[in-house]
Amino acid sequence: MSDTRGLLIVLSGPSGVGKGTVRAAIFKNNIYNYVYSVSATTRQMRPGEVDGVDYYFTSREEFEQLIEEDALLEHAEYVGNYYGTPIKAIEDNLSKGYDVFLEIEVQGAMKVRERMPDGIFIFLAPPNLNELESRITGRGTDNQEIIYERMQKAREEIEMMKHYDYVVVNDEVDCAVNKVNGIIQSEHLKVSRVVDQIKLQIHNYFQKGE
Ligand SMILES: Nc1nc2c(ncn2[C@@H]2O[C@H](COP(=O)(O)OP(=O)(O)O)[C@@H](O)[C@H]2O)c(=O)[nH]1
Ligand SMILES: Nc1ncnc2c1ncn2[C@@H]1O[C@H](COP(=O)(O)OP(=O)(O)O)[C@@H](O)[C@H]1O
Repeated sequence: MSDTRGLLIVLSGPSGVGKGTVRAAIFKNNIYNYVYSVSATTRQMRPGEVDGVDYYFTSREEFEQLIEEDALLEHAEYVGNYYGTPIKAIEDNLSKGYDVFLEIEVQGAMKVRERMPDGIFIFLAPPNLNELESRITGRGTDNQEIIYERMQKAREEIEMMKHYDYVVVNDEVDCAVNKVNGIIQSEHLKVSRVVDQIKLQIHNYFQKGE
């Protein structure tokens, strides 16, 4: 039955647009019980991060082993580190009926789209490029050269928006969260997702009476 399988939701967009912030706000309340897909990465753990919660922190060798074993739905190299989405947890949770939420960058999202075209692809866009630049600068993690590189990359990433199903402008975090939740809940109401279950209910009802 189509509606008992969960939905795969992919949130992506340029660096600094607020993906992590919006995702954290969604998971703070998590009123719809989404399951977060924890990625593997070779980057250094930051203070406050927890292995297995924020990421699975691995060595390059361990990551390459995951690639070899075909354990990743997709992987990408981003600012000198590997990032990848473990496939098993996704399959297990979708088949249990949970909506699985991925927060990944644009290259990875496009690879997921090829392998799982039924997913819902949401592009988080900045209100404008000056605001994107000030968010990257405000984070205080990058020097001028890297900021310039990220802005160049953002230009290419925004070009990729046409391959997504929805665009949400991250002007206010709460507003963006409501829009993302609204998209997911509307997707659940699509006739194509519930039609099989309704047919089965009708079938069972009339069979009882026979
Ligand atoms: N392709 C891909 N990108 C990922 C994955 N996990 C996280 N990312 C993205 O990698 C980028 C860098 O993430 P991170 O190092 O946590 O830094 P920050 O989000 O820029 O603070 C972000 O755009 C994430 O959305 C993954 O499994 N696959
Ligand atoms: N709606 C928003 N309005 C203002 N600042 C925001 C908003 N969303 C995120 N930010 C800020 O922008 C910066 C980048 O956000 P972050 O979530 O790290 O982006 P990403 O995960 O896309 O790289 C952070 O300093 C964050 O606090």
